[in-house]
Amino acid sequence: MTDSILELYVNDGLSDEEIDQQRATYGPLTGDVRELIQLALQTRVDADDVARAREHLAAAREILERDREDGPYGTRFNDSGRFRNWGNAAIGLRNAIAPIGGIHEDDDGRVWTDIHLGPVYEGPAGHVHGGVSALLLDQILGDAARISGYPGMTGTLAIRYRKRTPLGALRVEAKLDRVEGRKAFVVGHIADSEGICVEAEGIFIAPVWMVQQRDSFAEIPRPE
Ligand SMILES: CCCCCCCC(=O)SCCNC(=O)CCNC(=O)[C@H](O)C(C)(C)COP(=O)(O)OP(=O)(O)OC[C@H]1O[C@@H](n2cnc3c(N)ncnc32)[C@H](O)[C@@H]1OP(=O)(O)O
Repeated sequence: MTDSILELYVNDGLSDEEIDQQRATYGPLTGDVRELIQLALQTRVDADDVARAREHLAAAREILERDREDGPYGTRFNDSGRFRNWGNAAIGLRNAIAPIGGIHEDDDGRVWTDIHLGPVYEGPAGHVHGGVSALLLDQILGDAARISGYPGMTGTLAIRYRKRTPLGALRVEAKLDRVEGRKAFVVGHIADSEGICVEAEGIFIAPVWMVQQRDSFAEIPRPE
């Protein structure tokens, strides 16, 4: 198990320029697919137009499949220490279902993101799916642990849904509360314009292999 996850941490030897080039090439593709996901839900065009659109999509798929990888993206890095987890389900640059565009960190260790959740994240009518809230909190609480110097895997994520979370503009934020051995305790929440909708406490545990990896870096790597 330990070995299998480490196999997905790969130095792919790309230069910084090549990484920037990939970002410029594939980032907009992800944006297009994200819009398509929403359009698939919202379009009202008739069956003929849907059939025509699907022909175009089939043509696009045929081009994109000419050269593709198998399996997960994993975590890739290069010699200058740039880390990419572009497949990450919450924040990955190349993942069209990832709702988070980027995170901010304050000097006091608070981590936050402002996001806009569209209708594809719906659970209860007009409101955010509870599992999507958990996805957001897992990511932002985990980032708060990492940015504070204690990266770890989620051991426990306790969530309290205080009130329904509307689709639309939301802020997700988190902060390290305390550390006990390999365990980092992090608290956070999701808020709409009227206040907190969801609260969470997470325990992020650094497995032994991660502590050993961490010791080989001057600072905690920041994925991009
Ligand atoms: C940097 C890349 C990470 C990105 C993460 C992004 C966020 C994620 O989605 S992670 C995915 C979801 N999480 C997982 O898949 C984790 C799966 N679980 C595991 O890998 C392991 O069980 C793991 C790492 C959590 C703990 O394993 P291990 O290091 O062997 O723990 P172990 O030695 O038994 O216990 C260490 C301490 O943690 C406590 N502990 C163990 N498991 C848990 C848990 N699930 N919850 C709370 N505490 C726990 C133990 O009681 C012990 O406490 P103490 O030191 O006080 O006695």
